[in-house]
Amino acid sequence: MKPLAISMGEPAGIGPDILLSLYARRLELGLPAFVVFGHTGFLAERAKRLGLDIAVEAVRPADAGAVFARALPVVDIAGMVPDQPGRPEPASARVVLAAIEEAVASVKAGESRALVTAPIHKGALYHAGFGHPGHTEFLAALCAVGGIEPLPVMMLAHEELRTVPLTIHVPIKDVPGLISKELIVETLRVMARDLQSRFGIAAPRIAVAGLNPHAGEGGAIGREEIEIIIPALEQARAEGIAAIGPLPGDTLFFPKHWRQYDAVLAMYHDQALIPIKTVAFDAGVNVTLGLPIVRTSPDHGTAFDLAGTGKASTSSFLAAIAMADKMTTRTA
Ligand SMILES: NC(=O)c1ccc[n+]([C@@H]2O[C@H](COP(=O)([O-])OP(=O)(O)OC[C@H]3O[C@@H](n4cnc5c(N)ncnc54)[C@H](O)[C@@H]3O)[C@@H](O)[C@H]2O)c1
Ligand SMILES: N[C@H](C(=O)O)[C@H](O)COP(=O)(O)O
Repeated sequence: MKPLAISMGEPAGIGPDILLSLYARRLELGLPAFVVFGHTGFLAERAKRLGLDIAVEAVRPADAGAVFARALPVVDIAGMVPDQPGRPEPASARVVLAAIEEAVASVKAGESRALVTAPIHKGALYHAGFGHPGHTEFLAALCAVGGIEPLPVMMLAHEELRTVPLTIHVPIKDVPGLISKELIVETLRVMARDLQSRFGIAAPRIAVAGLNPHAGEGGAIGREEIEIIIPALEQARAEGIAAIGPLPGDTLFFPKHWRQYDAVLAMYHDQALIPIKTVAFDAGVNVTLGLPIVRTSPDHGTAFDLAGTGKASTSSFLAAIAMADKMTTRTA
């Protein structure tokens, strides 16, 4: 079985702590083999800081499986990566991004079977000139074919609760202008297809939230539902997609309601993410739909306040590894 590829993420964050800690518990947890794309020297230093007695070995992706039992396999990315928990170093940004690029290339080349990304710090990368809002958009660019990027769809998932924000890392003031019939229909197409192919749900049912309070109250509290969302749902249903709504966002996530659906399409980042991070922060997984590769990530960020302490929960990262493993074991 080919290994999973894990990109190291922001070295000043908790991502390296968690992947090193999970590796140290690989036998106890029955982890699938993975190869880390990152900086070998830095990872060895952080393991020592955390008191983890593990070997770290530079490898080619093809050798990762043979090494995993005795050492953490690392595809080494040259560069300057100081071990400074909680203090991002702009010079590390190049290694952080190269790790993602090389990990994606490894999955696309068939050397690794899926990508799990450790958290990046967006602000630190923006400061270093990173031109994408986050992994989701960057991965779409890396998966472009003939200059055409796939539509990346961010989903946060835990067991049967799966939520997708239609708009992601944009200011709230820009959200209404970005909501379009075309974007809703295309996002629903990606969700329906990947709920079948990645999650094995034969006939997915997707609930769609309204943008406005009480889903617009029949037009009295905003007209996006009447003018944009309802026509989009009509087109999606005409294409055979079981899309229901627009439903009021404040009651849609009541368990008796969301359990009737396989996923929820919300209109903006926090409308989708607050519910799932409220009920499942420790176990939620960020999975990117719409890409030609499987990509998962923990649902948390770099948590600078915990970096280097060994106190970060490993649960969400472990769930991300398990989801990537499950999604590619079926098709491997
Ligand atoms: N997948 C990703 O790459 C990803 C995901 C979310 C946020 N981020 C980035 O991370 C940076 C910090 O974001 P933030 O502060 O909004 O969110 P965060 O998840 O880093 O931290 C939010 C709170 O949750 C706690 N927390 C986070 N992970 C934890 C864990 N594993 N165990 C215990 N407690 C944990 C933190 O201590 C903090 O109190 C930002 O740059 C953000 O863009 C990246
Ligand atoms: N919005 C995501 C979350 O809060 O979990 C997070 O920023 C990750 O985004 P990318 O996977 O695009 O980095």
